[in-house]
Amino acid sequence: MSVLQNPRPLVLCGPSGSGKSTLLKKMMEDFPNRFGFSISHTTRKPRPGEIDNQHYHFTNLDDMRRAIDEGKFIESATFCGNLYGTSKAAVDSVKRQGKVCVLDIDVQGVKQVKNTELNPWYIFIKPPSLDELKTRLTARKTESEESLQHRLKVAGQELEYGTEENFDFIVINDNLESAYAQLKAFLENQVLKPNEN
Ligand SMILES: Nc1ncnc2c1ncn2[C@@H]1O[C@H](COP(=O)(O)OP(=O)(O)OP(=O)(O)O)[C@@H](O)[C@H]1O
Repeated sequence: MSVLQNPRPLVLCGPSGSGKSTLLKKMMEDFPNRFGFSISHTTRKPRPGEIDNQHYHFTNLDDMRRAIDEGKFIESATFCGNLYGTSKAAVDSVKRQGKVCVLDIDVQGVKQVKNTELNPWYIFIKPPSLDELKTRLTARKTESEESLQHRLKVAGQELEYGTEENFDFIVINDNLESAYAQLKAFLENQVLKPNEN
């Protein structure tokens, strides 16, 4: 497949624990150089080893708020008291490399993106059930009990938004291999096809 001119970005959305990172990793391995991540802005301080304009564009609250007001951001959100967001320039920079820019965002982010000119493909990743989501998040051992409960509560609301009306493609991540096969077919037949862009 040839490199695309100005390819449409790809939004991956789904509740925490639905398998976005797992599927993204397989996608990146299968299609090296076809997808790229935009560099986000954040007002949080860099952690040791983090490099400005590489891991994040580090900024301050005043500058970032002003840029958001000026319409320079596609989406932004506050997390633990810090602002995070994706600028239009960051997405354009990935596009200019002929790569499909991947945005791994939550439902709030998707709603914001829908108010922009970005025109991405929208994919929603669904867990087979809320019970299975709980099992996977518990097994991942990355969350405290409080964070787990919060994620499950939000997941219920997000699943209501994960419909065909709001997304171009919905993947039910039951068996990982078959879920990935469905995703891969959609990428090959739609997202990476020159005439679909
Ligand atoms: N089909 C599957 N079957 C069983 N386990 C899975 C499957 N897909 C993913 N997992 C496991 O479920 C857990 C959650 O997956 P992952 O971390 O990819 O979710 P995520 O959507 O990226 O979550 P977050 O939004 O919190 O980053 C991981 O431990 C992963 O290994």
